[in-house]
Amino acid sequence: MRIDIVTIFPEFFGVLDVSLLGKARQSGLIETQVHDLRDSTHDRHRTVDDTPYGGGAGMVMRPEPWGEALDGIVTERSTLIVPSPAGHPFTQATARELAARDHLVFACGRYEGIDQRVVEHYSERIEVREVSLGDYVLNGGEVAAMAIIEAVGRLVPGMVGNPASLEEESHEAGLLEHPSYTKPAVWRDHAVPPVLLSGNHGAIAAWRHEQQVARTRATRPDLIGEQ
Ligand SMILES: Nc1nc2cc(Br)ccc2s1
Repeated sequence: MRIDIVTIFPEFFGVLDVSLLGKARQSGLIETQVHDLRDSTHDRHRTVDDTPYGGGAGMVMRPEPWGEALDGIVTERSTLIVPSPAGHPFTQATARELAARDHLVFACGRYEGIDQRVVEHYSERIEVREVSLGDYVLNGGEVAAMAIIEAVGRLVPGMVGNPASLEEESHEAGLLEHPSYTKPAVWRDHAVPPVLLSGNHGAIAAWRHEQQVARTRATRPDLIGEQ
């Protein structure tokens, strides 16, 4: 997989060189490249925004720099991802879908967002996904893009040592994950649930599933069609 990121804050993605994605880059599983949107401007002030048509507060990101930057990056095999508070909810299912793609391109907006014609233009040529991480507004798409890159990157085959561990995680089977425990068996008078020490794998599996359902019902009833 290749990941390209376009942003006015390229230094924000320096952290990609460490953590899980650092390993991915070194192993060649995931190539990443960060691009400064201002390199696609040609005025003295390297202007990327302008006032909104129709009036209103804030500034909108100009389409020309985006067009020039993205034309140099996207191909017919690219998926353009635009983090936006108005986007479709990003879920584990979305992460799984994107983990199978060849080329992800992230357009990180700032200000009041990117001129909508950029999405319209590239939607005529490639798959474009406007995605939201939740019902809140950030100052830009960079934090959202980093979260999406991590959620997707860890699902790329070869990225995690034990793929089986992915299957028990929250949202993998539409349920939240069960609680986890490790040594010591008793900590500050809190004992590990006895079934986990029983060696009875059937009983352990049943208990874990019960915990998943109970947790999901209590915390995220929407995930199991309950309100
Ligand atoms: N939740 C989100 N807020 C924002 C704000 C801007 Br500005 C760009 C992208 C996103 S995604």
